[in-house]
Amino acid sequence: MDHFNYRGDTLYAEDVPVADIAERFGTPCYIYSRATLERHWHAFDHAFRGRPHLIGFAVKANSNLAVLDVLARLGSGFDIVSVGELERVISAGGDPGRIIFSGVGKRADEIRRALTVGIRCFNVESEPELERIARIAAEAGVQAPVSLRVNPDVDARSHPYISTGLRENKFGIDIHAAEAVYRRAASLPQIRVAGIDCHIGSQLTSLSPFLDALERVLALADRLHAQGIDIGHLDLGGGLGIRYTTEQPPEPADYAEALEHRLADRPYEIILEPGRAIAGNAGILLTRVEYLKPTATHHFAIVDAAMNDLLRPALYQAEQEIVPARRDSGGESRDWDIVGPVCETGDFLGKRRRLTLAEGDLLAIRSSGAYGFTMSSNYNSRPRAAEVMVDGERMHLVRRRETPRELFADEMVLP
Ligand SMILES: Cc1ncc(COP(=O)(O)O)c(C=O)c1O
Ligand SMILES: N[C@@H](CCCC[NH3+])C(=O)O
Repeated sequence: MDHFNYRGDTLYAEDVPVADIAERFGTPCYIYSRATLERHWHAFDHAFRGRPHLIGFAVKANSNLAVLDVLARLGSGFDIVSVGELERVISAGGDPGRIIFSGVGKRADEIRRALTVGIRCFNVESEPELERIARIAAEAGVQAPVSLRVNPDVDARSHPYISTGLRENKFGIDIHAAEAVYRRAASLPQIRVAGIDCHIGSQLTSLSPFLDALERVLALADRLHAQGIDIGHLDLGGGLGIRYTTEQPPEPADYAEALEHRLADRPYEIILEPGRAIAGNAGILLTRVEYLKPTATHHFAIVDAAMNDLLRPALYQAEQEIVPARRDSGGESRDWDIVGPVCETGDFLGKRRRLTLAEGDLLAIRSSGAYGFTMSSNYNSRPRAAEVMVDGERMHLVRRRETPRELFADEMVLP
């Protein structure tokens, strides 16, 4: 469910026609819906109301300050993977005590800064990282709260699309090696063992892989308990999928119910790190048709957004719905390839989409609120798009479009 719907033939973002946003702020332009963000966050929070929990939005999905601020005001936690994301969360008013620090390559300066602001927990992905955190905590005279991110090696044959929770992936600590690392962690005075973490992949549309992973994590918790190591929380990562086209992912309530069934009366606090499920369908990318270009084999609609604005189609052959801002534009109805101006054959946003198009039409690429702007670049010296947040009848510019000259303002030539 989102707040980008047609009234008659006109596409609205909440109560604002998207064409008004294009008129005011230009294209390409990301548009986010505050109401959708809030609804999705509340769906998670409400689903786990029966036990202590922390919903930690994965900042990599959408790190715009206005988005983080909206979530911070709800009391959200945040899952970060760099000091850059840490500074954003703090700047947006997020509570450092609700920040979880994930990622395989934490630098010493990043660890130091996280200890200084007092984050909730480090998700440790290797033994050398544990030793580094202990050393830096000792220098700072503090104790570092940690979970080990375990790699549960969820069976690839039954769930072939999962790519982070397999033994051959770079992520996490092999679940069979984790016990020894936990014993080491428990022996270090600068380390406080807080929980167990796992994250098995993204855009999961069925619950069974999550439940397989939970089963293995619970078995580990039991083995640790037998050795006198008791943990307070289970962090089950992010990964719940969304509907891009025809997928039918479980709702947060279904997810919570299935987890609760397995957890029964175990008292663990549950931490989750959803990114896509909160932000994905809370955003669209608005773009304008520059040219219609029929060739011998294809009908190309060349639009002003490109792979540098939205990388997912080029990188993953991801399919996202593309819809017109007005359904009655009176152009040509054909199967169009929606492509951008970047000099790469892989620069497409959608292929063979049945649309009625004329030059100058506005198109919305749906489900662009997660891994959209955050994965954008300046390739071809293209300024990154503006970002707008809609709140009821109001539209707010939350990041202005870059200017071509500021892209090279920090560059220097030889003396
Ligand atoms: C450690 C970690 N946590 C959370 C997420 C967020 O995932 P998603 O956006 O699929 O919920 C990711 C990305 O897959 C991740 O790597
Ligand atoms: N960026 C990816 C997901 C990666 C998740 C990050 N761990 C996407 O757009 O689908």
